[in-house]
Amino acid sequence: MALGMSVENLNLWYGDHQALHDITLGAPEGKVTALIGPSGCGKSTLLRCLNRMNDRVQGCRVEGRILLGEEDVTDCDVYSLRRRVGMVFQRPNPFPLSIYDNVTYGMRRQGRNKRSELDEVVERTLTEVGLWDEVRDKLSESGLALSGGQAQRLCIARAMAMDPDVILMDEPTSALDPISTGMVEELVTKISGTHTVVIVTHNMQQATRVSDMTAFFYLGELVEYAPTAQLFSAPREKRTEDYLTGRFG
Ligand SMILES: Nc1ncnc2c1ncn2[C@@H]1O[C@H](COP(=O)(O)OP(=O)(O)OP(=O)(O)O)[C@@H](O)[C@H]1O
Repeated sequence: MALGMSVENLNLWYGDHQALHDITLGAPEGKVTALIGPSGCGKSTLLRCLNRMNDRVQGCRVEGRILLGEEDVTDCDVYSLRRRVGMVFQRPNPFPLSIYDNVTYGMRRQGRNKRSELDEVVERTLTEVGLWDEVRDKLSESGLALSGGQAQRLCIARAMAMDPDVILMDEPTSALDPISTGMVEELVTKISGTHTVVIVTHNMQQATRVSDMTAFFYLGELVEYAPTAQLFSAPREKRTEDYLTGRFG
């Protein structure tokens, strides 16, 4: 079973601006946790903390604990952390390499070059993301030649090839058409169980379709965190209800 993630008393500043205020939240193992809230409330900032993508942001300061299982991510080597906590971005970003090399990129960087192992992972992960039949005859063609939806599934396969515990997704369908969106949503459901997923979404229906838990953020604060069905049907906080009913945001 994949490890879960959690943050404890997390505060984050960009220079003088505090973007996250005392966030405590767990993304349970093998479940999908959705982060929702109006633009600028800190969803992506929190997501980026989980695999230390904010390390590279100048002037960014983080306090509090960020845990993968029981291990503090600040104690991890950042490259091994990103192998265990993969990320899928809003815009599909295949590397300018063949489809095959996109999937095997991380493994090769680890020095895993055995052809039979690479072949097995390519077929297994592309099958898992529903791309194998579409691309099996053109694995040596560029990943850049794929459609947006195919490219996003390739990026998910690339993340899964490293056998991560956690996959972070930052609005992974906002640049996709409805059919591709449906495919990616099905994929999220499929990979949970064996992976822990944390997904940022602006789409409320998407959160209800794919997630087990939902966290609602407002102005850098975690307002409410609950099982998705409960948060959407009977929010405890007035601010959550106002947001869900479209009164702001
Ligand atoms: N690199 C950065 N440098 C300075 N401020 C930043 C940086 N990234 C984000 N911020 C600020 O931090 C706050 C939270 O931004 P963040 O992108 O996490 O919000 P979000 O909820 O993901 O928004 P959106 O839904 O629009 O993507 C905002 O006030 C934003 O302007």
